[in-house]
Amino acid sequence: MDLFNNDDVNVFGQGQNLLPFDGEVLLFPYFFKEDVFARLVEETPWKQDKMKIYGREIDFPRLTAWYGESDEVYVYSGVVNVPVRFSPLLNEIKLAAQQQSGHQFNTALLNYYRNGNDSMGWHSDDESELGINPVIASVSFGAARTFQFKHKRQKDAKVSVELNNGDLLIMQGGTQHNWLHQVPKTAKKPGPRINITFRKIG
Ligand SMILES: O=C(O)CCC(=O)C(=O)O
Ligand SMILES: [Fe+2]
Repeated sequence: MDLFNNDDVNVFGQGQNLLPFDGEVLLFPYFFKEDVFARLVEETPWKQDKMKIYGREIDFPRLTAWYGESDEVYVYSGVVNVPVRFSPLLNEIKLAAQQQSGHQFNTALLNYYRNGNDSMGWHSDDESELGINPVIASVSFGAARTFQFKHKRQKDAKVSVELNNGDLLIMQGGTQHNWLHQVPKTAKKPGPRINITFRKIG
């Protein structure tokens, strides 16, 4: 099956590094040709995670789902995630991301941004389970959203990129160590968007 048309990954070359220094972020625009947004919305067991702030329970501004190959739990933003098994569709997306990045992944975090009020604040994916200088493959489907980086120490170093339906973004090298990233809220009234980050734990 040629769902993602990646028989010839070389047409995408090595990708261009979006970061000026201290990390590597490679963008492969429209890497996934097939629009699987609706299928992903449908098949995913979305969860509304909550955080406690000053004793009050607040909904995360997005829905999430956590996939893994084993029953290992993963603590993310203070939330304990028990993974569900990869679906055939997710597995196919994972294989294409592995082929392009040259790295193996065993977990995936899905984020569902329902509208412009949904977002993810500044953070880096630097949990110790991911190891030093992890390779993380991010795949986006649905509406375009802005994805931003800012350097942890050099405050004027910022990078902003639009992530579109089907884009593959690979973060590697010192990216998580040296940079924060976020998906800011927007008043532009975008449609819904799903992002998948494939990671290797352990
Ligand atoms: O939605 C995105 O593009 C990024 C998601 C992200 O940073 C994460 O899941 O850690
Ligand atoms: Fe992240």
